[in-house]
Amino acid sequence: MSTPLLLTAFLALCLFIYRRIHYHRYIQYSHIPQPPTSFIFGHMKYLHQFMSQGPPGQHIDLALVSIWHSLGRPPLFLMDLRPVGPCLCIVASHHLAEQISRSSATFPWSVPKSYTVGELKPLIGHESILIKEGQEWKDLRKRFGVGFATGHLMSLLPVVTEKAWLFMRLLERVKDEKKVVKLDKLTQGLTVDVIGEVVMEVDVGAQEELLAQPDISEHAGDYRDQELAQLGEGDDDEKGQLSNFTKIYYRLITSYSADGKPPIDWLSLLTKPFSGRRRQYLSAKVDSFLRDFVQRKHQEEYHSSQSLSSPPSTTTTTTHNSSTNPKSKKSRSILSLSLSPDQTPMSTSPSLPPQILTSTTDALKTFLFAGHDTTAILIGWVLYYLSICPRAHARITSELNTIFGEGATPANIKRQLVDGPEGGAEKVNRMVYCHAVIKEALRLHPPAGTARRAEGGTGFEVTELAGCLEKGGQEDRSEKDGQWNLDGMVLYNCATIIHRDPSVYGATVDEFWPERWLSDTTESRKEEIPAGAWRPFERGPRDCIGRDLAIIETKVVVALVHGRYEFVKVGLGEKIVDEKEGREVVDETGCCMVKEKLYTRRQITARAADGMRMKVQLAKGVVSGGLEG
Ligand code: HEM
Repeated sequence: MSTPLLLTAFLALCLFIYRRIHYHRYIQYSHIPQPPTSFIFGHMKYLHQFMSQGPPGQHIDLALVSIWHSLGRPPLFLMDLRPVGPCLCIVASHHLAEQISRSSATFPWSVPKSYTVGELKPLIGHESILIKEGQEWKDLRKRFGVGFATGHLMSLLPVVTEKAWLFMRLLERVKDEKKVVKLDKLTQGLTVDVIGEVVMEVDVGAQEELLAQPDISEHAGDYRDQELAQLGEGDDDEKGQLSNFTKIYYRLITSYSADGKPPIDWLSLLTKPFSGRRRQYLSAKVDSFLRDFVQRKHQEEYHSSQSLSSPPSTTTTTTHNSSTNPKSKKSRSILSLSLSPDQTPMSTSPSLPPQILTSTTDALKTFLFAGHDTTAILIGWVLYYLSICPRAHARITSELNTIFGEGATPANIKRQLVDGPEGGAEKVNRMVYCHAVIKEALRLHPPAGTARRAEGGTGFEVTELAGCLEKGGQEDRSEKDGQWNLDGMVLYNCATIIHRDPSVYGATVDEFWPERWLSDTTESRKEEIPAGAWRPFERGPRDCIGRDLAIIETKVVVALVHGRYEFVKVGLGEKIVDEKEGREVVDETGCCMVKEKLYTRRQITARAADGMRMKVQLAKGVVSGGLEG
């Protein structure tokens, strides 16, 4: 071919590529509000600029909040991260978020999950309820829903309380050692233990593991520091296997932020799939342990249901009931309920069909993952806010005194919580102010979110309702109202932005103000808050199945620890103390002023940047003495 011809072909190719890029960058989504677009970098440079303006390693949501403000708070905006990441539509209006998460004629179970959630497959499996769609998802939700019903969870209060008591023992030790700990590590131990009991009825022993460590302070090494070869070897008994399982599971989770690589979040934003051998290895180990467990559990249930006269089960599984005759007490774990013939008719055969075995194993992985980290983060924030907000602290104290009795010791409160499901449940339900604190902590720091995607060509459209007014009716936002076709894009319902919308939350949007959630209308700052503007558990058919468990668990922890300990934040979020007065400085909102704001980072979920570094000491007025007193 001659040179001019080659040159012409080359120029034609360049023109073609230029026009393609030009179309994708400037035309394809030009109907969506967006920041200035770079021909080469899309919005990556813009995002980077906002990321680097914030504190080191801040969660991307915090940068998105700033970008949203810089754009004049549109109901949605575009973040074109191609070719490194997806073309993201950030949904900032609760009206629009609702249209994505609710049932519609096109999507009866809401807009499908985005492909980006696929990054979590090593953790949650391919058949996970979190990623399945259509009838397959619906069947899974029905099978497991019964175990997550509030009534059933309340009946498990004694189990949750026992695990929270171990958490108290950990706090007791931290208090005695007077060292700084990363509270997240302890709360994670607690939540893993609770999930183990509630879902599988096994003692995973995560907190016992921590108690057995010579050092649990912030400087202690974690499971990441141990060699892989040390794990999973030489432990033939159940306890050893469970302990190894916990370690391996932690390593799998932390592999998402290991080696200085950028961590991912639920959105899996900028990270390319990381299919390292190490993660595959850990994932396979977790899978094999749980698969084996489900099979044994099924066998155990099958044999006990088959014949009353058959000898007691000889399996090695250490469950609540295996120490006693399995026939004498029916297992109430979420796993057992899901395997009952009512929920899974195929489970009446001696061995589980492969499909049920896989979906059940993946469900366990999902519950472990989705249930422990988020709840651990929530407990950390609740304890933190109570420690820096004397106003909220005083109200909780008064609420607990009313419910459990003035001056009730932790041991006494524990007895009241486990004293029959009705008694405990009634008390937990009365923790109304605590509920408001939980809601407010989740409003300010939602640990997780949802990413959805309607296939291109489905014509999926959202409409911003007309007449959205700023609080007090001062700013008419109607010029921003409109209709947008969003198919083909990754849709991110950004709870962090939605929860910080001044047009919903008014002047107190950035304040910790639990009173806004009380139905008591005498509260001066109470706002009219639409249900869709609070969505830490997301909403619609695909909302969080474990919401009640997380709330019950957090309430039990608050009831037990509040009166006995004082949590003292160290470093980020530490209180300013007036040297002359020797007192903390309280601002007009009734909360203490802090030296440097505590913020979130990404590690799959959004967690406190420093792991919630705290010191724990006895609360003022508590006389030292053992827990059992
Ligand atoms: C504070 C605690 C929690 C928060 C903030 C939270 C948040 C969320 C969010 C935002 C979703 C939607 C995810 C998506 O659309 O991709 C979700 C779904 C889910 N969560 Fe939670 N969660 C919490 C606790 C739990 C617990 C304790 C469990 C179980 C033990 C759990 C199990 C699940 C499952 C299975 C789903 C998928 C539901 C479905 O698709 O049908 N979560 N959660």
